[in-house]
Amino acid sequence: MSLHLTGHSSHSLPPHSQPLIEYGQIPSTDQLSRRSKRLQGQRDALIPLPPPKCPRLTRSTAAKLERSPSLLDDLSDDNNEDIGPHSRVEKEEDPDFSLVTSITRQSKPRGKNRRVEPTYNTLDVEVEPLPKEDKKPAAARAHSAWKVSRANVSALNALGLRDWTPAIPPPLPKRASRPDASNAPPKSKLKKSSTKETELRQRTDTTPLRELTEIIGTGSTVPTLTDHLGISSSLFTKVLRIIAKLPAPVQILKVIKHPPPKTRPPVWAESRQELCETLPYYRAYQSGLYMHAKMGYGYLLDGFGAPRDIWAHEGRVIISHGGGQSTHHPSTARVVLCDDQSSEQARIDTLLQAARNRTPIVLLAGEGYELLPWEPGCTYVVLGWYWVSATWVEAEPVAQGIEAPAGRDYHHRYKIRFDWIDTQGDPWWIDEHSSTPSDEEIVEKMVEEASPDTSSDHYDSGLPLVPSGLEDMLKLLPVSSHKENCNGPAPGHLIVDGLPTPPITPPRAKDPMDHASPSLRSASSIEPIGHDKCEISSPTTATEIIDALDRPEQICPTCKQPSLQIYLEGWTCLIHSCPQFWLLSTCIGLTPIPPGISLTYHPSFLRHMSTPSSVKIPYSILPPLPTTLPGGGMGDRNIWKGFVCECGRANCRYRWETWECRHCGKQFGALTNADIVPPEVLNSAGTLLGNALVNDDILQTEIKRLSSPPATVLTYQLQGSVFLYSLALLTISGVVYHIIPDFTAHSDALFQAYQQEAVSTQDPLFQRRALKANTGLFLPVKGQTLAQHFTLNSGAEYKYAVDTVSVSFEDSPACVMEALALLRTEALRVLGEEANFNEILSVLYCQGQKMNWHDDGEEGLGPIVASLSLGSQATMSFRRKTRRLRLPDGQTKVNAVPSLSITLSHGDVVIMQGDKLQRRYEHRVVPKGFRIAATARYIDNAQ
Ligand SMILES: O=C(O)CCC(=O)C(=O)O
Ligand SMILES: [Fe+2]
Repeated sequence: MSLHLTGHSSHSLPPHSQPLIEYGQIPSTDQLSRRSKRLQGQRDALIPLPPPKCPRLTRSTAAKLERSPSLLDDLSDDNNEDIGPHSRVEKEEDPDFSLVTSITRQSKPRGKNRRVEPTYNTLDVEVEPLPKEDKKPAAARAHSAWKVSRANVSALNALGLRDWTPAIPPPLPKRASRPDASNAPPKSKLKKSSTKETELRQRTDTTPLRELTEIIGTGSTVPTLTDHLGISSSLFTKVLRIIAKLPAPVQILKVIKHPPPKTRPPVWAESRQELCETLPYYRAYQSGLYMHAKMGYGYLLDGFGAPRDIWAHEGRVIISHGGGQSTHHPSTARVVLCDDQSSEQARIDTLLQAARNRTPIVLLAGEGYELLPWEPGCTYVVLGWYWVSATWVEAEPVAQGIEAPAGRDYHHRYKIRFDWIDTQGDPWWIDEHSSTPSDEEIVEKMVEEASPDTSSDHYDSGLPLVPSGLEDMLKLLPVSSHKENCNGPAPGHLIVDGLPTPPITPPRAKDPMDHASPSLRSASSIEPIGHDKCEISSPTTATEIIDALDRPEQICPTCKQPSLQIYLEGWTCLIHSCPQFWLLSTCIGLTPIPPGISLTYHPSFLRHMSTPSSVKIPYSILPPLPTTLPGGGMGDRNIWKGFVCECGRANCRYRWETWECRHCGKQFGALTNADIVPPEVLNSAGTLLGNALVNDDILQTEIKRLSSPPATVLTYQLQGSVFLYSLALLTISGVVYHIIPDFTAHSDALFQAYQQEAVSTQDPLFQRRALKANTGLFLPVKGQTLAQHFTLNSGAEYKYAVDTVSVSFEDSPACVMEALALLRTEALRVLGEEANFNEILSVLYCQGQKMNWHDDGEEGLGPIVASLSLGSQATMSFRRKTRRLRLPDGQTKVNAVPSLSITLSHGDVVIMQGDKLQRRYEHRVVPKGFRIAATARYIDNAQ
């Protein structure tokens, strides 16, 4: 046998763990024998732990393990959860749309088999070269060997076992390559495996002892090294696993999806936008966690699983993971951890606080959530209220190509455990008459997508300082909304300021009795919430976990901190600052956790914990119906964005005049004549000539008076520059005319006529249109995404970023044609020429809506664009597209201030003249309240 020892790491290894033979080097016989001797001497030196408290892996335990293998290995599917309406709407700065720049997700074709080989910065030990027929390059073969975690090796050394190196089993006689001992079925077979299958495939692994005998006895050459779903596993790994009585590596498991539950979800949605626009507790377009000011409101389970995520006890216990610190893997584009997660990070901190304070949190599941045992039948469902019952830290191996933290080959990954809040009764998906799968039924092996290294990318979405409308909405939420089965609080429960109830009972840490309880302290390493050093400051949650779990905790002999036994395979110190962190206590002592060994949760740990009395559901997961809200007039409804129908469908409000369900067609709270808003209600203080603010880009300003009808016209020339070498020549890009009428009677009538028309017609008039490109600044979001404002396009087709349906002039309401006539008249009298407008876009803004930076310069656009303002005032701003300006002296400066900012009042008209204006400048309109604008253009559709 030849011994091929390799070490690869971007970091230099400590002297005691320096490989004798460099990575990729073919070892000489001398080197091999020196190495063998050294290893031989070290082999027995594994530290025996104080009597191992790990469960003895008896035949029956092993058999049990084999019957219920871990559900926890990662499967993930990148999903598309980000938003950013483009062009005129894409850049909108609605806080709900705020985008985080550190996006780490990327859409990818679904259904593609991907295999992620976990790779570690490790000291590799390869026992023997692969059989000849293995076509893998040498480097790949070396990586296929079991990689002993270098950090773990160092940790072992630090623990007193100097110069520990993995024990190498005695040389084995060669034999022909044999099929792998694992029973990974052929891919093709697995691919075809029926999703109806409810049985777990049994592994063919025999009992550990028999397996060991088999391996050693047969003297196999190193068997296939990627025998477990891409998880490397060398002979040495196998031997260690067997002597340490660790279970056989398990297959990556996949949930067998059952049909949707018979009970319909209380709230469900087809797009991320529907969730975010209807649910006060989930407004995160990009993050899995919706949070604000360290309060977590909603947590979405979707793609991007992490190792040991689990859905257990029919969903009453869900273990997920902290998000953040993730990136796309440079070569596989999968999302992997790129840094440690820590309690200082906002998302982690928020979840830790939720655990500490026992604030309930709503869990939602997306169709990409692999562990969901049933088909949701839609894109998202709301599961219900949970409380964070435990958090702890695991070690997640550093993915290949990702920089490892100094001295370690793993990152810290937070695990978060959620328990169902019992006061909701049974979860809605559990129906005694339905075939809700049992925990054991819900898995099947899946080899297509091994991804032990994936991580989540839960990002908050740059939340608004005060989640817009959240508090108002929550205050308004009836305790029990329109459906009793909505998992809301029972009638009579209080809504505490619209926020998850703070704990009522004081933290038990203040209770002197707690200090006397050893089990209290012992609970701390189920993360005592943000305590790197594991002090116990708020042990309430942890204590109860200990009580409830009935699992012995152990005091780590190294850091003297307690950690619960979470995994069936053995106890491990969960204090990530401890050298003994994540080393498994087995019957042969401390053992690094070999890749491919999928730890299993201890059943006792996994038991559903009854809800502490202090955990109260603060409000219904069903928001109120529009009809139950106090009327806010036409423009400022509390829920202009969306509502949840009686059928549970979360709907974006796509019509202005009524809340119409896209699923069942039911309408709610249709507006009537009584809702029509007269302009005087909205008109605020007059302006002084439009309160204009200008910068150097405005070359010239003029004020003119017009008669019949009397009006003031302000003219702004916007600069353009042409550079000839370093010589800047000033030009004019275009002119903006702001026409302020003395009287607004005509506009008053128009404003009311628009509303009148909208409430009286059966056909939807003002609608929110779908964005053509459903892409965010970074990534697309799931489902259709609607622009924010409501529009109505008349005349020529206007092919801008949203899907507009154009109504001919003949079929357009009279108010639209009157607005067009007014704009034609104003253009003629200000410019002295006919503006050949053939299109008019009426835009309705509810309170809080706006049109962000954009230009109107689409193909075939004529040089004149005129718009009429009706209703609330708005600020219209212009800024250069090239914001970095080159100065005549060759320097550059950023043009941060808008070139021109004017206040548009009811009845004002703005005319933009000059096609270069659209090319060089962009504009934005921010209304102060309910407003309608009608903008006329000429569009040559032949172009
Ligand atoms: O709301 C406005 O006044 C102008 C809207 C606008 O810029 C547009 O429709 O392109
Ligand atoms: Fe515009």
